[in-house]
Amino acid sequence: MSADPTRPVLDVTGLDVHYRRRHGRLHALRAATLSVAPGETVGVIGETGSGKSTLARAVLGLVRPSAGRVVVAGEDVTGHSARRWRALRRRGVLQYVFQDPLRSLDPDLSVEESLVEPLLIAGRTRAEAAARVRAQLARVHLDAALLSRLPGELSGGQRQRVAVARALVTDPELVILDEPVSALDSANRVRALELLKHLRDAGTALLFISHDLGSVAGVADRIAVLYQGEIVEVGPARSVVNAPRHPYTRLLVGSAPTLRSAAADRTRRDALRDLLHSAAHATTDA
Ligand SMILES: Nc1ncnc2c1ncn2[C@@H]1O[C@H](COP(=O)(O)OP(=O)(O)OP(=O)(O)O)[C@@H](O)[C@H]1O
Repeated sequence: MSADPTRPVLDVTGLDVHYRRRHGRLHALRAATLSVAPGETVGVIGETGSGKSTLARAVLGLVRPSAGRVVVAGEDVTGHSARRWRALRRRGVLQYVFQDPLRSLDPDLSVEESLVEPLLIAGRTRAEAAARVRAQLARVHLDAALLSRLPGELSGGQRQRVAVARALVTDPELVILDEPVSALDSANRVRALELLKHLRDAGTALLFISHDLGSVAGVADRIAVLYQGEIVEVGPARSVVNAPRHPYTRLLVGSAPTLRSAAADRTRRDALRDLLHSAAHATTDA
C-alpha cells in the first residue's frame, strides 16, 4: 500500500466524548487533537481513567464523539455508519490490538484461521491468504507449529504475537494498540516491545496507548500525555521524558525512576500533586 508521505495517516481534531451516566454526563475526552504521520509511532500515556481507551474507541468509531473530527488516511470517518466502517476495515487501512488478546481473537478459530480471516475479508483467495500467512509468521517470530492451535492453547505472550500478527497481515497503514503489553510478564513484555520496534522499523504507523511511560518512551517517536480527558502535552519522546513541561508529565517521569537517574524526590512529587490538584479544581466542568 503506497501512502502519501505528506498526509497524516491519522488526524484527530478537537475530539470531545461525553458518556451518559445515571447522574449526569461525564466529559471523558476534551478537545483532543493529535496526528500520526506515515510510519510514525505516537505513544499516548495517562493514568487509569484518563481517557486513553475512549480516544482509541472514538478513533475506531466504537463511540460517537460529541464534537471534533477523525480523518483516517485522508478519509473523514467522523459519523461513519457501521457499514462504512466495515468497508474501511475491509480495505485493511487500519487495524487494532486491544488490551486482552483473548478478546481480539476468536476462541474457536485456530491461529491459522484467525490470520487468514482478515485477508479473506480483504478479498484475497484462500490460497493467496494461506501463503501470505506463512510469509508473515517470521515477521512476528511465530513458530509455524503454532498455526493449528486454538488461542486457549497458547501462552499469553504467544497470544499477543498472534493478535499483533493478525493486525498486520493486511499491511495496514495504521495500527492502534491499546495497552498491548500490560497483561504480559516482564520477559514477554520485552519481547512484545521488540516486536513493536520491529513493526515501526517496517514502516507501519502506530498509535500506542499505555499507562506505562517506560514502555512508551522506548518505542515512540512522539508522546502525547492525557490527563483527565485532556491532552496536556505532546512532543518528541526525548523532550517529554527529559524536559516535561506539564506538572502531570513531570509527576509521571518522576514516578518512573528507570527513565531518569535523578528521579524526583518525594517532596517534589508531593508539590507536583498539590499543583495538579489545584489545576484540576480550576478546570472541572460546572
Ligand atoms: N461506557 C462508559 N460509560 C460511562 N463512563 C465510561 C464508559 N467508558 C469509560 N467511562 C469513563 O470514562 C473515563 C475514561 O475511561 P477510559 O476507559 O477511556 O480510561 P483509560 O485511560 O483507558 O483507563 P484504563 O487505563 O483504566 O483503561 C473514566 O472515568 C471511565 O470510568
